[in-house]
Amino acid sequence: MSTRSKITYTFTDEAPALATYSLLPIVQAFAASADIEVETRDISLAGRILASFADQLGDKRVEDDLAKLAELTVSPDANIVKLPNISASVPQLKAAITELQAQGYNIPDYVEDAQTDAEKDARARYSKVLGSAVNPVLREGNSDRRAPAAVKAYARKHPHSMGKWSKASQSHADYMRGGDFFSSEQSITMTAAGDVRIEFVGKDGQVEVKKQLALKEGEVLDSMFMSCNKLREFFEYTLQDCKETGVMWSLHVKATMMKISHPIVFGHAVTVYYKDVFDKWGTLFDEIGVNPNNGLSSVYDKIKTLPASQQEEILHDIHEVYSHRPEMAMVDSVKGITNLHIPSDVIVDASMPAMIRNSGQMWGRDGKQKDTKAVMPESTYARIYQEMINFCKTNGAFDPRTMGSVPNVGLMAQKAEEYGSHDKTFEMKADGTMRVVLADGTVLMQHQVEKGDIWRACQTKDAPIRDWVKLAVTRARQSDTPAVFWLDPERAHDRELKKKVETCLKDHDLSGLEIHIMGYNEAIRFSMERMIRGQDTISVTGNVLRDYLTDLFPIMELGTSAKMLSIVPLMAGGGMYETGAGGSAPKHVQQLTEENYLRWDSLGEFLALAVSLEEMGIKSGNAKAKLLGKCLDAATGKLLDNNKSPSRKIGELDNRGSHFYLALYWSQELASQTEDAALAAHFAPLAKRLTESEAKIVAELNAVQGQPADIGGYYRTNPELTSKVMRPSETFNTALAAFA
Ligand SMILES: NC(=O)C1=CN([C@@H]2O[C@H](COP(=O)(O)OP(=O)(O)OC[C@H]3O[C@@H](n4cnc5c(N)ncnc54)[C@H](OP(=O)(O)O)[C@@H]3O)[C@@H](O)[C@H]2O)C=CC1
Ligand SMILES: O=C(O)CCC(=O)C(=O)O
Ligand SMILES: [Mg+2]
Repeated sequence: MSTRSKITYTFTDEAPALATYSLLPIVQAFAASADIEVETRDISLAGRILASFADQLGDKRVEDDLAKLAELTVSPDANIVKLPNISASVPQLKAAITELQAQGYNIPDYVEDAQTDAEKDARARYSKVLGSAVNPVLREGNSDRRAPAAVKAYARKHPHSMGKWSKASQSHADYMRGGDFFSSEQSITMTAAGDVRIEFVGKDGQVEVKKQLALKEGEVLDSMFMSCNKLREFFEYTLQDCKETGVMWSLHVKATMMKISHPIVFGHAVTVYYKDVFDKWGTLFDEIGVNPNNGLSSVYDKIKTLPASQQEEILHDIHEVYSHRPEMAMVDSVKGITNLHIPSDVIVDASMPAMIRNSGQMWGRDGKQKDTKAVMPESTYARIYQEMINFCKTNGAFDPRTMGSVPNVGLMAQKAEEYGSHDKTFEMKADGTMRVVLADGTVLMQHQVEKGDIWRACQTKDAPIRDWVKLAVTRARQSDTPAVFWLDPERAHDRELKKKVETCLKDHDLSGLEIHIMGYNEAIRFSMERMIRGQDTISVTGNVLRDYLTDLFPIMELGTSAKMLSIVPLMAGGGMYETGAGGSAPKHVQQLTEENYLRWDSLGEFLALAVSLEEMGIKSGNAKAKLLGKCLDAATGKLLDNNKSPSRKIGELDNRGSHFYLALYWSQELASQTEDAALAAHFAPLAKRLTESEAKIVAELNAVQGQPADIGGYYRTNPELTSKVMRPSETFNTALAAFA
């Protein structure tokens, strides 16, 4: 056998981290039989915060696991199983800091309005932890996301609920018709490597260099801006329109991933909706440090320092607003949490499909479902949601029993497109010109901007584009499925990409393949027309559409994107296997602590692990690893067939129970296979023991449900307590310990 190989399993946050406490011991025990070590790397929000202050933590210091993982992604040996992690908003960051401080970690506060050098230093370190700080670092490859055949077959046999669509629905997507990033986008392709400067030129002719970039040959560079005035006018128009038509108002942005631009957009929504409050109290709010970009929660938080009577007056004024503004969608109507409370509560990739699946409705203040205007200021991608809404109005809701699939090949490597724009995004402090200038002074692109406008540049490197085209052709060939490049002729960036795609495609054998290039509206209509006829269509898209479509279609097809297989062939030769395409499901944690029930479905982890093992087997010539992967796939199929996934209701099988069944079926598959007799003999006793103890183990697992569970924290739970909660069956634990 080859030398001991390593799978790196990420330790993240919330529900997936809890699930890890139960699943990882099983995986480690099984993998050891193929001489594979499964190591963990902590990329949780808490872990990343602590790593940022390692120099101040003394004996409590932790390693910078994200940095270690980043190094690994550019090594051909990388084999990483990546679970979803928190992309933190400021309120989440602050909550995590408070928790860690209470646990005795000597870390500083996050001071938004940093004054002293120490505060500025802390703020700079925290800014690296904020938002989507993990995925762009690890994604040194493009993505291939799809529903495996067994998962699709399961969804067809056990369809999830789908809300009916009425032709009379008033729900729709609304977006800016001018003044947004889409309408101002400019794009160039570098004909040779070169340095460029991003500059602001003031009305007085003063030039301020904002950023310098060293660009490679063939790199695509875009620039664009959103007008602050037009954005605010747009918000006001949407509110008036809702008021007149009686449709509920909701806002859908991605403040986590677009961590610089979207919180600003969110902040404008807050100050427009609550205009009367901010007009009256704005000066005081500035003094006490209210930041509307952090949502209305910032007002509630900061006014706590004010005298009670003043607090009451402000709260009264907030309530007054509701009497003349349209009804707003609620995140939690019972607790009174609105859509504008916290910028990370409503995240467009998951929130729009959830709304469309739910008859186009969201929940109002009274807890009832209502037709909704989904406000997505940036029109670039918002249009696809309107297309899907139109389609559902015409054809009715999608039918999971018969619908086809839309897998995705996404361009995301090396911080491609908007998702890598954070360090090139600027909120204008004055009127003037933003321009991109070559080292020799040639002006490549420029925009007239006004104070408050949001300007940004995006880079897309040539090598990732070529890799993406190759991945698309490979996927189309392997799945024997038509592939559509979603490139919009109205977008400057997409026109540059189209030229490259057309050239790259010539390098590949396309015989017998159906490959199209279409604008977004045309592409989604084409895919949906095929989908309702049971046909599959691969979407080949840029980074943002990758994110949006891999929630949108899976949520229609499978009920959740957690059931996706999500592979990132790393450009340096390694592999990263992301689990699902969904989030970290905070409400699952709450259910666990309240009633000791975890409904997180680890199917995404099972699928990712199987591919990770298989790839390891192929790359390192480890036949046992390959066999482990094959048997894991078979076990996952059996788990689906026998309906052993977690249910949602207490008293039934939860996440821990589904892990037991995975271990049972996986060991049975390994014991009964005939390719490797030694491996079969190795697993036979475990399979026997688990088979015989099934009823006892399930009873032990289910017996703990119904009581509160103490895991000693939220962002950094206590490992011993969490392990105890997540591994409550003595019989199962003993069987696994005896085997390992
Ligand atoms: N790759 C990554 O690292 C990603 C990280 N995120 C982060 O996750 C957090 C939450 O984001 P968001 O996706 O909007 O919200 P959620 O994580 O809450 O996901 C939305 C809903 O999807 C369902 N769901 C998702 N995964 C599972 C699963 N494995 N098992 C069962 N149900 C599941 C749940 O629905 P129900 O309760 O109705 O069953 C859940 O409430 C944010 O911090 C976000 O930044 C988000 C996307 C990807
Ligand atoms: O990194 C993030 O913030 C979210 C990523 C995401 O939603 C995705 O990859 O689908
Ligand atoms: Mg997503």
